[in-house]
Amino acid sequence: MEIFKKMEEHDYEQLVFCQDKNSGLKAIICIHDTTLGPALGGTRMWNYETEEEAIEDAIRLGRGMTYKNAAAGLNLGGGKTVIIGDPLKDKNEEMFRAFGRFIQGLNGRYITAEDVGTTVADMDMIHEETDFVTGISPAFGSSGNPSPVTAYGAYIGMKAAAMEAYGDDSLEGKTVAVQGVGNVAYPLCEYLHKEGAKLIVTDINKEAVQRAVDAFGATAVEPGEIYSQDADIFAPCAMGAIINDETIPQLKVKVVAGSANNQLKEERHGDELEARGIVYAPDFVINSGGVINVADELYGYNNERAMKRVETIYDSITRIFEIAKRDGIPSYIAAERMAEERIERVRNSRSQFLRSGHGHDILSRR
Ligand SMILES: NC(=O)C1=CN([C@@H]2O[C@H](COP(=O)(O)OP(=O)(O)OC[C@H]3O[C@@H](n4cnc5c(N)ncnc54)[C@H](O)[C@@H]3O)[C@@H](O)[C@H]2O)C=CC1
Ligand SMILES: CC(C)CC(=O)C(=O)O
Repeated sequence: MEIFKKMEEHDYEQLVFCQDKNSGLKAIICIHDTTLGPALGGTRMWNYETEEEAIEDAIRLGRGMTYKNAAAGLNLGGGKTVIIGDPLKDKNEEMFRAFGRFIQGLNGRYITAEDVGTTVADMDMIHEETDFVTGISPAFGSSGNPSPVTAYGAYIGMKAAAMEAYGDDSLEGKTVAVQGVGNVAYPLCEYLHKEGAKLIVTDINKEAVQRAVDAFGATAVEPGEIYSQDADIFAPCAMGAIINDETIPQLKVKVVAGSANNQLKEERHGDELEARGIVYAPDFVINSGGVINVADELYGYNNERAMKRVETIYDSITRIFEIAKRDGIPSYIAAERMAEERIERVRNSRSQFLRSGHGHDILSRR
């Protein structure tokens, strides 16, 4: 893999490879863009088959965070970490402490949080070594697990997408096919069930499926069957790249709205959804509840303030559909433009000299 060529492609600022033989830590921190502020994004632990796959995931997810944070109006850049390993077998305290020290070494350029495979307890261990971590235990005055808040944002965003598709944002009586019933999707199913939606669920973890069947009367299907269900809405809440050449022709839904990051395998798959008249709620907007919540910790966590901000996801999704219609473009492009324009405006305003007080500028030589 030609790493610098990869980095140039979407102008990534920094890739940091962290290795600690003692604990088995192998982590890749991707800092994509810090125009708006320090890069904030979670740490994913996953059993990647190859190092190339891990690098690809880190950079794709890191860039997604730049867009997510910009679109959410946060003063934060985008980044992400992947740790190579099995989250069920390979975790230990030394690993997260070693990782915390690497984050500390970046001196605030990168701030972490949870993602797939990591928990509040893991963040607490990182916190032993650095303050540049969010989503730590509420006992520290922090916001804790971001997943239920991500779920709430995804629920609100799904309602905005339903409004676009059906002219009514009620989900009562709608059938929602949910892929993956993990930390985000389970509370999402709770909201949907409460509103009277019918649920079809799948997961590679049979216990997770059973929990949803027992709690919400959901219908269980095999993982490969979820795309072709007779449903109104498809909610991808597992891994990325699931909107692709194989799955799109199977979809019977009118709406794709879920929490997974990087849902479109390639951008052209967003065009394909549009061509088929499927309303797509852009992933990095509909799933921004968690990052909005953890980012609030940087101001001294206030749950009420954070939840108010999460509720704006409805308006953001609605605005994206309006821009898409106005400009005749698919919703994923409208969302990207919204984020890129904000980054560009801030970048331009920074062209004016302001002494930072750090480093060696010409005025400190006197
Ligand atoms: N947790 C959060 O606050 C946020 C999560 N996200 C994204 O939402 C998605 C879900 O995140 P979490 O719920 O935290 O993760 P999780 O790991 O708790 O849940 C994911 C679930 O998907 C299942 N799964 C994996 N591959 C599957 C497949 N091929 N078919 C069916 N099920 C499969 C897993 O067994 C697991 O139960 C991820 O893409 C994550 O990056 C995005 C923003 C914030
Ligand atoms: C889990 C969030 C707190 C941050 C993140 O990495 C994301 O939104 O994907």
